[in-house]
Amino acid sequence: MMIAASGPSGPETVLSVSHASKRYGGLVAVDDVSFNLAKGEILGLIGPNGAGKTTMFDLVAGSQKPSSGRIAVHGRDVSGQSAHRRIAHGLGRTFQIPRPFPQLSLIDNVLLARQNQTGEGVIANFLSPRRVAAEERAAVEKARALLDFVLLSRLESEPAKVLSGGQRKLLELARVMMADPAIVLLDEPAAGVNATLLEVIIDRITEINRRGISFLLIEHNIDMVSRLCGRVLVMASGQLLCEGTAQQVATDPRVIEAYLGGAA
Ligand SMILES: Nc1ncnc2c1ncn2[C@@H]1O[C@H](COP(=O)(O)OP(=O)(O)OP(=O)(O)O)[C@@H](O)[C@H]1O
Repeated sequence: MMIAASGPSGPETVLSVSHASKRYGGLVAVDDVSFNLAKGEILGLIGPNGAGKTTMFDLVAGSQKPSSGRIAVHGRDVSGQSAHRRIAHGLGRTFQIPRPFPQLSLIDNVLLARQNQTGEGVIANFLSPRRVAAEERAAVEKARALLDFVLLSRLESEPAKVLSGGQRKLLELARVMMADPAIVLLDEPAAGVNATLLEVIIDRITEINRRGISFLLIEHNIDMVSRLCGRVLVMASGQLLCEGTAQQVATDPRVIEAYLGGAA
């Protein structure tokens, strides 16, 4: 079922959030938020600390259930689905603080992020070992290509614990791409990243987006937001305060007031 919400709508809408709210006891972390994400768009989500951005991600990804409201992916209501099922429907997510398996190699970390491999089931393994072996080879090849894409291939066999903060963000990007998402939720990809790796991350996101993948981007680095996002949503105190280009919202008095503590 298609759900009406603000922002661009129609057949090109890949994600639709409609009147989503999340209450924790007396606190309303997300308060009646509606927006659409269009195919191929990189939509920014900014706001002061505690505005409700990460909670909004939790509702979209399915790691938290909304108190009310609906989330639709490609027009299909996914509100009742688990986070795992939403990944299978093309919804990927990265975290503010990536937590790769520290002892596992980079390639194994990426391989663990794949979806629906036949070899998961013992019976499938018994029935078609050749198919499982071929899938395994294809998965390793794909994981290698993704590590190459994020410029980490020379560290393929190293344990993830050797990576810097910025490299962990790049590994996280490779991991999320392993599941072939149509939509990626990026939670502060610039946080704790040095200037050089930040350029790499911006470039890689741009390249993935060029392939038609849509992004919802939480980021405090306004320079990154203005370079990547055509449209930016601003949240404050759980509500959607306004939307516009990065430049429009950065100079909006309501946004300035929210960041100064007036509305937050
Ligand atoms: N599990 C929870 N239980 C209770 N309160 C929560 C929970 N998760 C978030 N909150 C509260 O909800 C509000 C919104 O938090 P949230 O982390 O979504 O904000 P944010 O905009 O992502 O902030 P930041 O930019 O600092 O990451 C805050 O007041 C936070 O303390």
